[in-house]
Amino acid sequence: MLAELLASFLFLISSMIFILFTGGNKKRSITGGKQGVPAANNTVSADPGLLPRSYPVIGSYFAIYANRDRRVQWLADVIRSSPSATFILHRFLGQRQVFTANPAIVHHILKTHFHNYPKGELLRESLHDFLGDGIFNVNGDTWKVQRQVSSHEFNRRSLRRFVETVVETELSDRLVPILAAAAEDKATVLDMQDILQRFTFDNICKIAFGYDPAYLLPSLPPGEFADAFEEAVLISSGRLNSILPVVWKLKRVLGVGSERRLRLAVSRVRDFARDLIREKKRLIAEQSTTNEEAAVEVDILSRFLMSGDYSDENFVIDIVISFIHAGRDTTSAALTWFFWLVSQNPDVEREILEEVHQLKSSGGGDGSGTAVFDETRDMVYTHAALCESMRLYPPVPVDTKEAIVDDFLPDGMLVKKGTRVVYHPYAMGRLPELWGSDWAEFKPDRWLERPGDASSGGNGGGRGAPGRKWSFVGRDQYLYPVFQAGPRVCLGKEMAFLQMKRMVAGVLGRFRVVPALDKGREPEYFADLTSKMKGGFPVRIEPRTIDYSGN
Ligand code: HEM
Repeated sequence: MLAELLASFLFLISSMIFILFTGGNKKRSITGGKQGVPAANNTVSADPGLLPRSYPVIGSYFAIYANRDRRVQWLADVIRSSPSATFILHRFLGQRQVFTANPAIVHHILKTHFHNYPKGELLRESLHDFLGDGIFNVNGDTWKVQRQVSSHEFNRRSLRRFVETVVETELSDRLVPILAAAAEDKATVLDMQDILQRFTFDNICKIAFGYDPAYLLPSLPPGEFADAFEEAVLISSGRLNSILPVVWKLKRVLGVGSERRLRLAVSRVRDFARDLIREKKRLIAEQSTTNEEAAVEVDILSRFLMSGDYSDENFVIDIVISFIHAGRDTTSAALTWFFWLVSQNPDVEREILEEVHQLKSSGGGDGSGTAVFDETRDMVYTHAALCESMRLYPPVPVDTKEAIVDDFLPDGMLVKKGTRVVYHPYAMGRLPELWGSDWAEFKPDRWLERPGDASSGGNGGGRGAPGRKWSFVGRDQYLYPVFQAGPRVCLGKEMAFLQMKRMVAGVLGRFRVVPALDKGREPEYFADLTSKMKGGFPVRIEPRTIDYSGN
């Protein structure tokens, strides 16, 4: 803490001296886009009112500091004011960082020039103590092999098992009883964000480890593993977003403050994972001698252990931790904002209920048979509503790559080796040029068409069951990179949709989720590595007079 204060103080004094003697540059020029978002020409002047002022040595430190509590929203505002939806943020000591919401540039970095834009050193270093060499934090062959082995966990059979057993059990045995109890007492206020995080944490641990942490229980207990995990994510993301990385590096060397807490949290998470891995190895060995198939459920951990190539226990721990990280806060973030938006849009809620009701009438959605999987996939309207909600509140609001060699972006902007290029799904979902002047409205219809609509041409994002009135129209994934896109597109996308749709049917079919906020107040957005509601999402649960859930 003392070190942090001292460093900040020295830094501030030196900045003032520089500004006094040199003056800030008043206007910044950026390059306009050739395709995609707005501008058609090169080099245009952006709105100087919104572009952060930059000074020698300290760059835009003051603007970054002033907006530190609304970093994501601020960057989105600046991007929106830039003619090519792309601007350069000047950092300390002449470092430049490119921010973009231009689909052509996103396509360039995620697809056509993928090899020049891996995860950069800053990201890797900030997350390495926690994620090690797991899939989320590596490039090249180490990444490719992990992706290949784990992709089997996302085949049709595994997905079916996931929805019909893991999600279904968590829903009916844990979530529904908690909500039902809250619905009986009007005074009960639940933090829906916390509930959803517990729900997805249990789910992802079962998929990754084959282990049930039982984090979603009526008493909402502290979970040793979950809490340590949360602390490690928070402090690691604090590193990543730190204005002066030297501060956390110094604290790490000294082993003080947040860095000390991070070390403790990471060692708790790893010890826990190590015990589970040893237990799993024992089960696999037992299974191979007794030939008992049922002894080991196939989860991601078992796949790696059974492939026989992973003798390094620490590496296996890295792999599993990365998966939990990938699947944990993303789905809960999506659902938290979804329930908020639905509560504000009764027409959308009505359509969802109708869809859930149709499932029930067509014989599915009974929560027990194999129909659940197919019926869940057929929830086209709910699928659209989830896409629309993630357009406005993408669970991963920004994503950073780093150029290996000098490169030109499609709009002609030169990117020097080592420059961080950040694409910004949060800003992209709010660009009128991409979504129209009604971009601020929550309208699932933009993802749908009715059979016979003139502009027919849905690209198969949903299957549109017989008798349903909607079919899904997907968007270009570089215009809507909420799950990233290209070779590193999210592996869990389909799993996430199945989980979310099943949970939406199970919850909204039975209950109304009513925000318990003062009149006129809206939840406050903030982001660590994922989008969150500051202070949680207080709700009251009301029973529905008609049970639409089908159970
Ligand atoms: C709404 C839910 C989800 C969203 C919005 C989402 C989004 C993303 C994004 C943006 C990335 C790229 C991150 C980066 O490289 O910096 C990613 C990667 C990944 N996601 Fe998801 N994700 C979701 C759910 C899941 C789930 C449930 C899993 C299951 C385990 C999962 C597994 C992964 C994995 C393994 C990667 C790394 C892929 C790679 O690097 O090759 N995700 N996801």
